[in-house]
Amino acid sequence: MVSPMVTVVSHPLIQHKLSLMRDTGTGVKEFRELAAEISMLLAYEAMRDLELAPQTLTTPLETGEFPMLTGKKLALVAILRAGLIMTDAIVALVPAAKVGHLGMYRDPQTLKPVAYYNKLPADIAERRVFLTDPMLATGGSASAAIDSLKEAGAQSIKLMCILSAPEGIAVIERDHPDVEIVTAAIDSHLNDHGYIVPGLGDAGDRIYGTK
Ligand SMILES: O=P(O)(O)OC[C@H]1O[C@H](OP(=O)(O)OP(=O)(O)O)[C@H](O)[C@@H]1O
Ligand SMILES: O=c1cc[nH]c(=O)[nH]1
Ligand SMILES: [Mg+2]
Repeated sequence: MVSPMVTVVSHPLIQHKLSLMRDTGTGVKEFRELAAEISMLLAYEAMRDLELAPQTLTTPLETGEFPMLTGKKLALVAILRAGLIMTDAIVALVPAAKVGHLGMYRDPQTLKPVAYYNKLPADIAERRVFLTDPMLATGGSASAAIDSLKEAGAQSIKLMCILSAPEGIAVIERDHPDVEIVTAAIDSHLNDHGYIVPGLGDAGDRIYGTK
């Protein structure tokens, strides 16, 4: 059973687009577009609990109270490289959000994350953080990224991934039980090289055409 901290967004539009992303026949341009579209649809679900408050506005017909976003401001944080495609898409929905970057690559031998860059909004402690990475495989990269966010003071963190492995979800639940995960699908398992099966391959390479 999927834990209550994990939301799988099984909307048909997302599932269709994800299947296209998996296909080896999908080229760089379409892969990027699909990743961006799925990211926006995932954000719709991940941001379902944003607070609203009534605000007095005047339409061309009358003055009234209408719901507007309120409460904590937002931060979108990308795990580089691949997470960038997600924050770039989501920021169109929430243009006032600040954007942070955590550079991290997974060592192909050890499968451990190597951090190489950290630039976060100075007021991240006061913001709701949406951390993005298309792939949650062993969970090492996301767990280390959440460590960095917490060290910087972040208190409210949701992890948004396009595709997750059960192994990665278990690591986040163990290391960061307070962090909700929003994902489009949970695949079967990891192979011996730490790749998600059936998966979609190396997300960064497919987004940036580096292989
Ligand atoms: O859950 P994990 O086992 O840590 O693996 C997932 C990580 O691997 C990929 O990044 P990669 O290391 O390929 O870097 P890139 O985005 O620069 O391609 C992916 O975007 C995640 O960050
Ligand atoms: O399947 C995987 C695992 C890690 N990183 C990826 O991009 N894909
Ligand atoms: Mg990669």
